[in-house]
Amino acid sequence: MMTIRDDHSLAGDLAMEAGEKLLRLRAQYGFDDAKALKDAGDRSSHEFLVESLERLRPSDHILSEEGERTNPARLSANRVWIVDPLDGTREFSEAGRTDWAVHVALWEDGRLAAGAIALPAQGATLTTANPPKLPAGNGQRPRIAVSRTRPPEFVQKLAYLVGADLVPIGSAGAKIAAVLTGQVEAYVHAGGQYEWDSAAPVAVALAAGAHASRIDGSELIYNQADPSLPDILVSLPDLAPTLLAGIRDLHQ
Ligand SMILES: Nc1ncnc2c1ncn2[C@@H]1O[C@H](COP(=O)(O)O)[C@@H](OP(=O)(O)O)[C@H]1O
Ligand SMILES: [Mg+2]
Repeated sequence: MMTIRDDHSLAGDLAMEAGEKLLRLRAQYGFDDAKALKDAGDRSSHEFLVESLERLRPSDHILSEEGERTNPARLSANRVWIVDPLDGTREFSEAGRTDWAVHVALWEDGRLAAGAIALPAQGATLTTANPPKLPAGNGQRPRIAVSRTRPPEFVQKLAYLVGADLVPIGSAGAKIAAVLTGQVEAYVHAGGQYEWDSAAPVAVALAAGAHASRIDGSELIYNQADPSLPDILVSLPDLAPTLLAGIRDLHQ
C-alpha cells in the first residue's frame, strides 16, 4: 500500500533533501565566485522545493522568498507552505561556515502546523515530527544570538541590562536552532525580516516548548498580505519575561 507522508515528515524530508543539494552545489562551485554560488543556491533550492510541493501537495499554496510574494490566492487558502530555500545565503557562500539553513513550514488555518530547519553543514535537521528536547537553563550568564551583519541597535544595551553575552551567528534558522540545542539561550532581532525567515524555525521552537514572539511580546502572525515580520524574540521559556521586560524598558 502506498503511504502518504504526514506534513511533519514531509517538511523534514524536503528540507533535508534541499540541504543535500546545496552541499553538492557548494562542492561543485567552490567559493571563488560568491555571487554565482549564492544565486545558484537560492534558485536551485527554490525550484526543488516548489516542484516537490506542487507534486506532493497539489492543492496547497506556497510562499517562498524566491517566488511570487503577492499571490492573493494564498490569503484565502487554508494551507500555505512558507519556505526559505536558503537562509543565511551570505554564510552559505563563505568557506567553512555552517550557519545557514533550509526552512520548510506549513501554515494551516491561522497557525504554524508543521516545520523543519535543515542545517546541512551541521548534519542536523530539527522538525516538528520529533521536536528537540529543550536544554535546562543552567543558571549561567545567558547568551543571546544576534545577526553577524545586522544586529539591532538596542541589543548591546539589552545584553548589559540583563547581564547577557552576545553571540553573532548567521541565518535566523541557525540562530533559533542554536537556542533549541543549547548553544545560546535566546535570539533577538529587529529592523527587518520576512515571514520565511522565521516560520519554520518558529514552528519547531513552539513545538519544542520554547518562547517565540514579536519583541513586544505579541504573537507572530503568518500568511499576511505584507510578508514583513521585522522583529522576533525566541528564548528558553524561563528567560522570556526578563528579556521582554528589558526590551520594554529600553524602548520607553
Ligand atoms: N534588516 C533586515 N531586513 C531584511 N531582512 C533581514 C534583515 N536582517 C536580517 N534579515 C534576513 O534574515 C535572515 C537572517 O539574517 P542574519 O543572518 O543577518 O541574522 C537573512 O535571510 P536570507 O539569508 O534568507 O536573505 C536576512 O536576509
Ligand atoms: Mg532568510
